[in-house]
Amino acid sequence: MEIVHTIAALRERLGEHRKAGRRIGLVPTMGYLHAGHMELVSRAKAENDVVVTSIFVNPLQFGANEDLAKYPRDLERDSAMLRDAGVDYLFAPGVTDMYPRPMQTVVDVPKLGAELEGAVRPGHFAGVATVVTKLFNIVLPDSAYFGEKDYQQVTIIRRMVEDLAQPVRVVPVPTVRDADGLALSSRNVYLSKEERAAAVIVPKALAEAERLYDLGVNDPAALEEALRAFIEKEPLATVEVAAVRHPETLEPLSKLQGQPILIALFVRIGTTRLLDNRVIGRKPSNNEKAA
Ligand SMILES: Nc1ncnc2c1ncn2[C@@H]1O[C@H](COP(=O)(O)OP(=O)(O)OP(=O)(O)O)[C@@H](O)[C@H]1O
Ligand SMILES: CC(C)(CO)[C@@H](O)C(=O)[O-]
Ligand code: BAL
Repeated sequence: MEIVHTIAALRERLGEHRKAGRRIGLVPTMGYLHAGHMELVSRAKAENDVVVTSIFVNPLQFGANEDLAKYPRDLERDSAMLRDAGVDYLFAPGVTDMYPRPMQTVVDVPKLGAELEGAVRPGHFAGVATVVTKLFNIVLPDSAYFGEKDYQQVTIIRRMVEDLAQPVRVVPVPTVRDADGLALSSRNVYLSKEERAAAVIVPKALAEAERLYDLGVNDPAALEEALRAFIEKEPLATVEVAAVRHPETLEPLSKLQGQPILIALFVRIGTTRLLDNRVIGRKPSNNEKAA
């Protein structure tokens, strides 16, 4: 594996592969890698000839009072993990490599980006869409891999790719979880022992939502209220978002009639924000028909 820090150097390396007709897969990350990231890497390895993982803590997607400065970083450990996994290139630019001058250009998907997490983190998804577009332009990947833990993010990126005809296949990858169900996340490292134990309320709330939907709760406001109350029984938890939405438009729904719905949670445990979601009520596919 080669570690590359500049746009020009990466373009030069990848140009050779492209000329040889090799398929290139991109896994964009902010580093401090865990098994969730490595699942994206292994999908990318399985489907491409050359895999690029980027590690860049993107200032454009952090609000002024967010954790940009203290976001966990460990490039040495990350590069060892990526090397072991057979990644070809680790792209680890500095902020001035990615943004030599203040950016004047913004890619925004304003309607989808204002919903859910976007309402709590204004500007966040414009920062994500801008950096992901720039990474696509640098790497020109055939396919790019994103985790479903960040459901809204992958929804926005898919829409951006469609709207702008970006020549990339976006591949969503299911969420990897700890044994108790908590979604793996770099920010889990912020949790104290007590908070880590409390955090299990988040995946439990997703199971509770499914139980209530199966029982026939059909008023979205009632379902949201029940989820909020369920989560806030945990004294360390504060709900920022507990929402029932359309899984593609992310818009609120007026009535639930057994259709697939997105349950989106954004919950603070102490000062740490955790994100999780589940789509429930999917019609069984041909492969999973009831006996
Ligand atoms: N548990 C997980 N399972 C599958 N994919 C994941 C998981 N956690 C993160 N990813 C995906 O990895 C990519 C990089 O995410 P990122 O580096 O922000 O990690 P993170 O663990 O989500 O960090 P954070 O705590 O900052 O949200 C994203 O596409 C994200 O959805
Ligand atoms: C996609 C991404 C790498 C863009 O900075 C980031 O939002 C993330 O890690 O999910
Ligand atoms: N959604 C992952 C990146 C971030 O929280 O900024």
